Amino acid sequence: MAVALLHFVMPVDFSTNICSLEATGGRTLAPRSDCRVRYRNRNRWSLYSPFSEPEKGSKFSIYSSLVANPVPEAAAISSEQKVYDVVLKQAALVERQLSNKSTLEVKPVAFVPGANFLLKEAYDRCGEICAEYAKTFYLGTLLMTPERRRAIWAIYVWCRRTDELVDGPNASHITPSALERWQARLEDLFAGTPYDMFDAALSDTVANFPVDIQPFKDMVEGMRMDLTKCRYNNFDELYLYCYYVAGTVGLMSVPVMGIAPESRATTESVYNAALALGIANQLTNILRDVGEDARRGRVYLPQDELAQAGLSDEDIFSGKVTDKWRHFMKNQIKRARMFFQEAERGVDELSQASRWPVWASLLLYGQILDEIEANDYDNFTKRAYVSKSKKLMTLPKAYGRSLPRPSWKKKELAKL
Ligand SMILES: CC(C)=CCC/C(C)=C/CC/C(C)=C/CC/C(C)=C/[C@@H]1[C@@H](COP(=O)(O)OP(=O)(O)O)[C@]1(C)CC/C=C(\C)CC/C=C(\C)CCC=C(C)C
Ligand SMILES: [Mn+2]
Repeated sequence: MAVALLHFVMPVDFSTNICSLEATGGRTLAPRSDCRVRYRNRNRWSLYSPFSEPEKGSKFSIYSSLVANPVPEAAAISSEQKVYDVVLKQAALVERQLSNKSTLEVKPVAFVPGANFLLKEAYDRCGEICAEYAKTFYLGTLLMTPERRRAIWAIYVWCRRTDELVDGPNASHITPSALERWQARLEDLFAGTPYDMFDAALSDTVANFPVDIQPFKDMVEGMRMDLTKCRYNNFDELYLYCYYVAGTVGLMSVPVMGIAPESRATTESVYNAALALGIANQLTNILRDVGEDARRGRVYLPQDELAQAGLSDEDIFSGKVTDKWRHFMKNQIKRARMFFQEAERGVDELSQASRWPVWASLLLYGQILDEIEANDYDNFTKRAYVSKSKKLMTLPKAYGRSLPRPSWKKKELAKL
């Protein structure tokens, strides 16, 4: 996606709504909220948000994807901007907790006889489920500190259960009111009153790490979307869906995985990378499962891009690999890879012990795209997968990438 970047220095009145700013230099920003203002102070770029006020004398720049890619008038706020607001909120929460170090310490659990034992049982069970569904990832978590590892397992289990509601064996019985109940349970566990042992593990996790409820609610929203929507008019709509079901996972995980103390990257940039990894994974998942989804009457591909390529739903249902399809797929793969690249920039900023599972997940999921190419873009009848031997070869590579980088690389990143 092209992004227009406009630099300028200005006296900013922070009571002004940033959405209504107009840039100098003959170019006018759309007076909508899809513009980001970033400021440079003491050689660090930060994104302006209502949660982070810049010091006087900072230099500003505005950039907006809208200038280059206007979204239809009716959609006043692009999906990217909506999601970005969640990123800012989560990043601000983490920064607030970091500046008030004591709140990051594990809170003492009120003394209830046997409670600690039950909690340990709950976390252990989460670990078993994680090992059963996502073996490679589970192995990676074993490198983390025990507190982080079990917290990630608890998040994993909640995500897996949420996904199972609409993708699992009981999916046909799931109604919007069932999702309402699931969300009410989520709110209860965040308030410290969990319903079952898995909720109790997550309840403990969110009490001990700076995790915001919004990405969790948004994942439930993604499941709601899956109940009612089976076509996506354009990439903006698809982006929002990908955020709901997968980008959210990145935002939930980083507060637990932690940012390296030596990292000079901004908190927002790390959260953006995490979001990008979720989006990349979900786009890849969609491209892998085109045939499978079509058999369920679903097309998770932008309708306008299909039409531009001279394709329609009928071509997908008939499942023939034509040159038009190959050309279309090449572009879709290219976009998914752009999100992977964006994600890569953030992995090294995570705490050392969290990098390996993330690199492993990134490299393994990225290879699914290579396999789609190797199948000559036949994702109608073939399911692209990474063989065991390739997986095994990837793990040491991921480990190598997770080792500390020379300091010059860090300096380059700090400039971003
Ligand atoms: C290290 C790591 C991968 C941590 C994530 C742990 C975690 C909490 C995972 C939950 C995953 C989950 C069960 C999500 C529910 C929705 C869902 C199924 C999404 C799809 C995952 C792939 O699953 P699968 O191949 O099994 O698909 P099917 O169900 O078979 O269709 C998704 C495609 C998305 C998952 C998204 C991620 C793993 C995003 C991970 C991002 C981070 C951990 C942030 C990393 C940080 C930086 C700075 C890059
Ligand atoms: Mn799926």
